[in-house]
Amino acid sequence: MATTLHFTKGHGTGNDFVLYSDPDGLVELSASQIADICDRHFGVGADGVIRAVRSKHLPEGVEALAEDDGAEWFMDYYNADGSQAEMCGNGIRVYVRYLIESGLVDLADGDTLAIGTRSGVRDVQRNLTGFQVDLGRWALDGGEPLVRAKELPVARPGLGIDMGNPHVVVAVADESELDAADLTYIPHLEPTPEHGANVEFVVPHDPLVKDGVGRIRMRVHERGSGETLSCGTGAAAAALAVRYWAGSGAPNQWRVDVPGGTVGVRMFATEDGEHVALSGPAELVYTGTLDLA
Ligand SMILES: N[C@@H](CCC[C@H](N)C(=O)O)C(=O)O
Repeated sequence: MATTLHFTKGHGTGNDFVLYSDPDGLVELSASQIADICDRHFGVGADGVIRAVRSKHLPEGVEALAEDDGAEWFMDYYNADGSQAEMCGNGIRVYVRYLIESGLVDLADGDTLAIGTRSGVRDVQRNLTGFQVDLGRWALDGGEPLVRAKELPVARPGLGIDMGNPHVVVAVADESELDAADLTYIPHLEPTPEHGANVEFVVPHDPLVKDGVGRIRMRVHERGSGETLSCGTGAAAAALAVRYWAGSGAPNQWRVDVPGGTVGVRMFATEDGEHVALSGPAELVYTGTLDLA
């Protein structure tokens, strides 16, 4: 195995990633190497690591998640603690930007690229301001755990939403409560979801809907990474939860403000049920070389 690793640092609304290219599937990092790379004091610092690997070089089973829909490239995603995650809404936009800038794919404005992920194939479309990803079908996961977070006065009921990866969305009383939550600590969920969850704390803007667009503010504690400046699948889950709580007449177009910027969420009908799309920027900020030894 190579002892040096060329990497690119990128982010989507401040949710940041170390990306590296491994087209033939030869350079798998261990969980502890990933945790070291993501360490913000002793490593590069990131919320996650993304390996760019051709789907045909994945192990059997994982390969099946990409092959059916002909996704040449697979987003092999790891959280900052080295754990695997099924999907990353900000990461997949940054990943496509990386594939383009590295000359691995050619994608014109308006064109769509299929990307394999552990939760199946996702279509990413390039547009003038960034990328839009069809996150596919979503589902209420049936859970409504009580959520406690440090510095929040009371436990509040959350809403479990499956975006391919697990989320629990909780509405807090107001902006000051949202600001007060100490998300350096893992929120306590009761009952505890079997595979953990990303937890989104939301408040509506006033008014909630302006010019037909729903508007919310969100902070997130990500499973395996801690508090991040943004979470794409989390923003989609938050918009879905607030639309659910708002009842009939709530819009299908949402603006979600996160500490690192703003992303857009849109729900739309398809033949196989309702899908949710996420749009936002994707930036590459620097490249470097790591000594793995
Ligand atoms: N930041 C991501 C989600 C990354 C994975 C998540 N921490 C998990 O474990 O499910 C996003 O933008 O969606």
